[in-house]
Amino acid sequence: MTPMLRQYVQWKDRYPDCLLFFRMGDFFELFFDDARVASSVLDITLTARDGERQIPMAGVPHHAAEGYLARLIQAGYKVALCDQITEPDGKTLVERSVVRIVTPGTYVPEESGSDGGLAGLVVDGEWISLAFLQPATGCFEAVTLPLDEARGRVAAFAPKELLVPAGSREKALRALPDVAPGRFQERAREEFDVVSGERWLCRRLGVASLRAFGIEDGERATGPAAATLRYLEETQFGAALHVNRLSPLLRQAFLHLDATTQLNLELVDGEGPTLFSTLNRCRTASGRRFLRQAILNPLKDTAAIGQRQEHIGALVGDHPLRVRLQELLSRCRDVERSLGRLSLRVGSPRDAGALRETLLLWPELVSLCQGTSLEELTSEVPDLDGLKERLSTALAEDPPRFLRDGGVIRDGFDDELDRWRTLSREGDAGLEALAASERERTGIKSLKVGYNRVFGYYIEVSKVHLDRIPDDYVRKQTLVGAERFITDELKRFEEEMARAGAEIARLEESLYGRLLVDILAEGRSLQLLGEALARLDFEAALAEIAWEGRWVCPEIHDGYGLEIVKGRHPVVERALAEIPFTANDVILDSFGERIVLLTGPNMAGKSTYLRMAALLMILAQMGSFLPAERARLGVVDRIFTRIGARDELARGRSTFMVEMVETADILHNVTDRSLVVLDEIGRGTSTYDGMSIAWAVLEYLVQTEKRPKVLFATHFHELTQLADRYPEVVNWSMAVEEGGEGIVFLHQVVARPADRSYGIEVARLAGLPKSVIARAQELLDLFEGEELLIPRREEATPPGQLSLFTVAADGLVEEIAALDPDGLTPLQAMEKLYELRRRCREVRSSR
Ligand SMILES: Nc1ncnc2c1ncn2[C@@H]1O[C@H](COP(=O)(O)OP(=O)(O)OP(=O)(O)O)[C@@H](O)[C@H]1O
Repeated sequence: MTPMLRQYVQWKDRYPDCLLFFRMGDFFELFFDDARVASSVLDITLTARDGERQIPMAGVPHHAAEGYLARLIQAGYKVALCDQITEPDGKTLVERSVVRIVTPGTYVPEESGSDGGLAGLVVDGEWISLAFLQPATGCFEAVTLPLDEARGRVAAFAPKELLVPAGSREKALRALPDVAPGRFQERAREEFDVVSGERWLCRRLGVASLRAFGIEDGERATGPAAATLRYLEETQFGAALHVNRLSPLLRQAFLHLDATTQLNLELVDGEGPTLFSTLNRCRTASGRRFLRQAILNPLKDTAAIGQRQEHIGALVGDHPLRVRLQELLSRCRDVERSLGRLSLRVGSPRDAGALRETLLLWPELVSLCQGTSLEELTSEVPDLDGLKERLSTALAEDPPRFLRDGGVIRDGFDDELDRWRTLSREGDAGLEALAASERERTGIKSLKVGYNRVFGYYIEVSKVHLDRIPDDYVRKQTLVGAERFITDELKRFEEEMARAGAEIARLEESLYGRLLVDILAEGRSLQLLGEALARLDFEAALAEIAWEGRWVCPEIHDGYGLEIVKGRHPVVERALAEIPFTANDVILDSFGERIVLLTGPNMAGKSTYLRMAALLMILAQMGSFLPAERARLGVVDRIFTRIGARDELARGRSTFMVEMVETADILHNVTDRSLVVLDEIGRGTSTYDGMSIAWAVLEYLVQTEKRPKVLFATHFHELTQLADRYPEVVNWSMAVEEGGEGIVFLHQVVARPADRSYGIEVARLAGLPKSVIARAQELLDLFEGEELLIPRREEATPPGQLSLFTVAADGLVEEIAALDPDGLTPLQAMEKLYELRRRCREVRSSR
């Protein structure tokens, strides 16, 4: 094994869980298994280092490493960057050292979009102590939560890596079954210790007690918080200075949306359009981050909601102000990320340039907001004029991507640098003069003076003129048609140039280093600037949507009633585009009619209505305006949803199991202030089981001491009787019109139960073969005629007696459902019919 490979193996042994990027000149090389992985993930050629092809090797160009890194991180790998730390001299082995570890959770790439996110957690019975750390922005939060709430938080933060104490991976997996198992990382148990963690955090964040940030002494989440910050600093090989505070994650402040609800309502992630994609008129990446978090964490405090409403109102009311504000924002850069990248030492001079650009725009933004309610946001940002001045005078107009490319510091900023630069620039002219004088001296007109990276400066003379060269020319290199020489004068010139180059690089590095210190010294102020920009961008985006769609400002209060008049679904309305969306009311009151039982055929718009109600509630508590005629809403503390059928076969749960688990969660956790949205409970099982469950669930929601507001869509008509029994329950339905051609959906909610199911009409609309429709109609008439399966309203069985629907009846339903009429001869069909009738009669007589 060569000394270099030995060096490689030594480093690889220290970082066995990482792919080792080993710097060799202009390339990062990977060897052995790492090379195989990189070759397949990155689709790069797998070569071999040695003659016998025993050592697989793959490489990526150093200057393009970022792009390759991003793809490996995306695929879930960790990468250790082993760089050259001494200059190659061609004789001794270059020293190398791992300078950075890039992991999915700590990654902060040049472009936003695939930023990492770290979580640390300790599961303790029914509780989880959690810390979230956003490496790009330095946002660092901790909290201890009950399991179900923690799941919602983890889903909202969507960490790329979760750190857990050694030996507790399985426990964490069970507690957070929605997280991909590969994201968990075990770390030493001591790192999660609360007492030493708290002490370490205090030292690190420069406070006597974490109470300075509102964190109680002995808060269990300080253990995972310390482990998380340590991990970030360990992988980055230095202090992450932009992480300068640990905030308590205030549970009480936000409307809680559990992980299922976040998915069900397609808030930020989904295949089609989401609430996020609909609202996203943000002009900056930080605005988009703010919007995402605002959707997942709607507020509960009416004053805080009111403040956002006021700002949005100011921007809706003053169109030119909003347009100008957004125009300025679109030129602002991502201050939080640039600061984060510079703090983590992965930033480039361009990040410093981004800060300058934004600082230069800021005064205009401030004066634009002056005299409006938005002033309260801009006035929270400390004065950053000093830094702006410094960046303007020191940093070059168009800074390069890497410090080593040179040209980072502006001309005129530093006398010494200017002197060397002048010398270097004059060198070009001097070189030309030297060439001219040599041409004159030798009489060789084609004589050239040039430079290359390997041989340095040279005088080039073509072979035909070699007899004319002077004695002091020393041969340096032979080419096909020419020879290259050096002279004492040229050598002196070369040394001078090399010195100038080295001095320029040294000075630039030191001046840029000082500039970085100045930037990081203003870290907190820059974060406040970033936060203000994000918030302004978010509010302007919501104002733009509100202005465009003529949305209205809802009245938010601390009472228990919800009243939305002529509300529209913000996402579906846009998707429908040409077709007008039918507006509907939502009226619920914890102390009045608080349970709406919604019936109507499939496709009539039940799901859309339920989702609309939930989304409008979220919008309202985000501080947004609403697509409605008017609204008066009492704040809700949780929105529960049980919507749609999601199979989780991978987790060994059937659709019905998922449905029941989610329903159980709802029934256990509802409060007076909850909004519960249930769509087709019991759909996933046989008719009678399903109906019985739906009935019992609804009764529970009526009778529970808590008084949640409930929207309950069902196709079990039998349930509509409950409205006669309980004053809390009202029957609403989706109106349909029956015409000659079949039914027409009006998508209008009306205050009466649906007359019947219309299932067959919907099947006809869907284009089922005519013969099947006709047969279905026949069977339906038969069943209704026999009064067997669908009890009439007045005959419906009271809830306690639903078990009377016998197993035999259930079996019959299944059998009929499984019938394949097309596979029967007419005779067989007749026989089957008689048999079914006989068995139905038996069932009836047994009731
Ligand atoms: N208020 C409305 N205005 C206009 N179109 C609507 C409205 N509500 C629903 N729609 C349209 O009707 C389609 C069906 O709506 P939705 O899925 O809500 O029906 P559903 O009653 O829940 O049906 P299913 O029971 O089959 O799930 C939607 O995709 C949408 O295009």
